[in-house]
Order: sequence, then C-alpha cells, then structure tokens
Amino acid sequence: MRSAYSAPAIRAAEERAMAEVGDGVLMQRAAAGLAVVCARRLRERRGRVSGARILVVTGPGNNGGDGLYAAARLARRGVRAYAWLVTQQVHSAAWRAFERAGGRRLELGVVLRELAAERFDQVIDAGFGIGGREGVFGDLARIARGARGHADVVAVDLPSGLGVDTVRPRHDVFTADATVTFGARKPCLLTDPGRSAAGRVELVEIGLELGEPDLAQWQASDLATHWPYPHASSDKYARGVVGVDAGSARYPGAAVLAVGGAVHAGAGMVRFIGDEQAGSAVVQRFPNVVPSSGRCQAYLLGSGWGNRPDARTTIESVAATGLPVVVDADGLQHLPDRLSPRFLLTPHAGELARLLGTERDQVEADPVAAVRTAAERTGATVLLKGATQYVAEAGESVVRLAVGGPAWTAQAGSGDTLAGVCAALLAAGLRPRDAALGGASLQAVTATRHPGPFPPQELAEFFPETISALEELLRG
Ligand SMILES: NC(=O)C1=CN([C@@H]2O[C@H](COP(=O)(O)OP(=O)(O)OC[C@H]3O[C@@H](n4cnc5c(N)ncnc54)[C@H](O)[C@@H]3O)[C@@H](O)[C@H]2O)[C@@H](O)CC1
Ligand SMILES: [K+]
Repeated sequence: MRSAYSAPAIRAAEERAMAEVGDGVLMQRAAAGLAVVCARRLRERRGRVSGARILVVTGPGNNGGDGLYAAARLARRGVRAYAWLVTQQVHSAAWRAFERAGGRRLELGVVLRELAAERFDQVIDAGFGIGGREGVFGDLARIARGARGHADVVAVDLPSGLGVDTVRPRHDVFTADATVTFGARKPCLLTDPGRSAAGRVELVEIGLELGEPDLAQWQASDLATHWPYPHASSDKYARGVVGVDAGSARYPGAAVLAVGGAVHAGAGMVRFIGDEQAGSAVVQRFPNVVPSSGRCQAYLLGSGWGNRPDARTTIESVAATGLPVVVDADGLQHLPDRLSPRFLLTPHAGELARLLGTERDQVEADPVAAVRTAAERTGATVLLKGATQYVAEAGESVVRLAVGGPAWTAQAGSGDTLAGVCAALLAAGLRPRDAALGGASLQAVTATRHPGPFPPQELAEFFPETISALEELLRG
C-alpha cells in the first residue's frame, strides 16, 4: 500500500520535525536525497556524473532551495550546474552555496536556446513545491515546454504547477521523467492526471512523523494478498454464488459483460435473474450460467437497466435479503435513502454527480471529497470509476485507490465487467471496500499485462491468467 498526505498534514509534520532538528537539517536531508537520485539518473544515461550539464529551474521558496543545494552537491562532483530564476527572489543561503560550488546563473534566452539544442543532460524542476499554486505561466511555462523531451526532467517534491491535493491541472504543468518527493507522497502524485506528469516517483525520507494518510493506494502485492483463491476443498458456495440482474431488452450486452466479469473472476456460480431477452444472450455466451433464482451470496443490480419502472422495488427487495450487493449504472438513481454497509455503489463521475445533486465538473475537480461525501450520505461503500479509481467507506476518512492502470480500460462496457468482478468478490466473502479495490485493481493489472485496445469482454478472458500470476507472486 502506498500512502499520500495532503499539504496541511505535511506542513504540520514538518513543523514538528523542524522544532526538533531545525529547518536547515530537513532541507539538507531533502537536497542530499535529491542529489543522489539526480546523480544516479545521470550515470544511467551517460555513464558518468562528472562533466554533465544541468539546469536548475529555481523558484523563490524552499523548493528552489532544495534544487540549489542539490545542484551544489552535484557541482562538487564535477557537474556543470546552471540556474534560471523564476522570480528575482531566491533562497539566499542556498544561492550562496550554489555559487560557491561553481554554479552560474543563465538568462531566459540562453536557457531556451540551450534547451532546444539539447545541451542540458538534466533539468531540475525546483520551481514550486507544496507552496505552489496550480499552473505554470509565462516564461516558466516556456521553459517547461522547452524541457519536455529535451532533457531528463527531475521534479523536486512535485512537478511545478500541480495542485498538491487537487487532481486537475487545468493549466500547463512541468512534465517530469522522475519526481523526488520528500517525507511522504502527495495526493497529486498518485492520482490522474498528476500521476502522468510526475513520471517515476522516488520517496526520500526526511524524518517526518505522519499519522493517518489521506489516500492509500493498493499495489499489485495488495491485490495478491486480498484475492480469495479457492482451496482444494472449496465448493461453488465457498467460491461464491452471484445473482446478476443486469441488462435489458434494450441493452442485453451489459448483462453479458457483467456476467463475464463475474465468471472470469472465478465466481463459483452465476445465476442470471434479470430480463428474459438479456438472459438468452447471457446463456448463449455462458452456458454455465443458471438462468433462475435460488441461493445467492451476493447480487449485482443496475448495469444496463435503462429506464426500468421497478428499479427501486427491485433494489429494496434485494436489500431486504441482508446480502451484499453491487448497485451500478442505472440502478444508482433509484437507491433507498439510507443503505446498509453491505452495499457497494460503482458510479462513474457523471453518475456520482447525479447522486450528489451536483455537476460532473465538481466531482472531477475534487473526486476525493465527492466519493467521501457519497459514502457518508448513503452509508454504503462507493467506488468512483475513472482513470484513477477511488474507494470510500462510510465512517472511514482514508480514501483508497485501486492499482493504477493504463488508459486502455476507458471504454464502453468496462464498467459492466468491473461490476461483475466486484459482485463475485463480495460473494466470495470480501468486504465491499476490498471487493471494489480488488475488482478495479484486477482490471488495471490485467490491462497492464495485456496492453492494447482489447474490448472489455476480451480483457476479462485474461483475468484467470492474472489471478494465477498473483497467486504465484504470493507464493514468492
Ligand atoms: N518546510 C520544510 O521543512 C521543508 C520543505 N522542503 C521544500 O520546501 C517546499 C515548500 O517550500 P515553500 O513553502 O517555500 O513553497 P514553494 O517553494 O513551493 O513556493 C514558494 C512560494 O512561491 C509562491 N508561488 C507559488 N506558486 C507560484 C506561481 N505559480 N507563480 C509565482 N509564485 C508562486 C508562493 O508564494 C510560495 O510561497 C517543499 O515542497 C519542499 O520542496 C524541503 O526542503 C524539506 C523541508
Ligand atoms: K517542483
């Protein structure tokens, strides 16, 4: 699991640490860690550190200070270090150290020319860190664009222009090949689109003591430990029986996709209890599906329902069984006011906005707050689907993220398959939070292992292979 902490939490931890050791010590730890990563990357790219030319894009605050101190360390190892100042202001002690080590200041015109001629081996983005505002503008934006693809770009703490805790850079940002972050990962480094701007993230410990994180992201190893592998003695009930009421005469495909998700994720049995026409399509594709009601351990409702008059009563009658249930897509507009914690809701941003009575833009601007609010209001667990997949539980402040995946899964029908996987995991006994993380992570890991535009039903056919690989990972 990887954790991320918001800017206020990090500031508070820094203050506590500074009271103990002094801020100079923290900055030196940060700069030393940064210099180690920069040197390693230079060595990897050009065989040696000495003789490299680097540019430090230097902001007015401590982020700039980190960059200058790191560059001074590199200069003492034979690197030719140059700086461009974002404003006239600069961390004065760090600047003195930089100059003493032989660092030199360059003017904008020279910097842009040399970037275009690829004369820098590395650009250190030390513009802004956790004191930064969203977006880079003017000359800084020109340099950010000029550096992209023309040098190894290493961002200090976070790429300049990203909001630390927000996830939508509406403006230009620095695009880094690597980000060296201090004390703890920041939310923007785990969530899209910031995650893509940050490149490879390296964490340098500077001795901060932090409490509960704001975000916690599953890794493939978490998926491996949580997956409910069957035992030799497992019968179909131990593996879980899923009742699926998805699809409609208008959208029979949703039923096939949802059932496919459950079947390929290893459900012990799938019962199809929805629309008759959709049911014929399902049984044709999956003869192993039982087209009648009976004993189930979890339900899936809502995918591809369209406008169904009995939506509310269907959800209420399933709720009355006391069994866990996934409500997806069209079912989400017909929820009872208060749900039991056995409910897992799987909206995308538009559906979540409707659920909260707000606009899609607002959900996208602060998905963490939106998913938390939805969990608190409904009493259910909520999985917000999208490029980054967020899971919130009622009564729990940490928002969890599924394993990050490639963009390929963003296509029609992915959500139906995902809902099916989640229902299979609920039936196997996972709590809604882990079923949501497990389903979304399985899809992401599978898409990473099989990159390319596979339609969701074909991607699902690779699930068993991913599950075997996870089991092997677990056995070591
Ligand atoms: N506080 C600490 O104990 C430590 C801080 N460290 C570094 O310090 C950074 C935070 O430093 P600061 O608080 O000085 O803040 P920054 O260096 O991130 O930003 C400096 C100032 O620039 C201004 N600014 C922000 N965005 C701007 C923009 N787009 N255009 C023009 N001006 C803008 C703001 O007034 C801000 O206070 C961290 O990200 C990290 O790199 C590290 O040295 C580790 C220790
Ligand atoms: K930065």
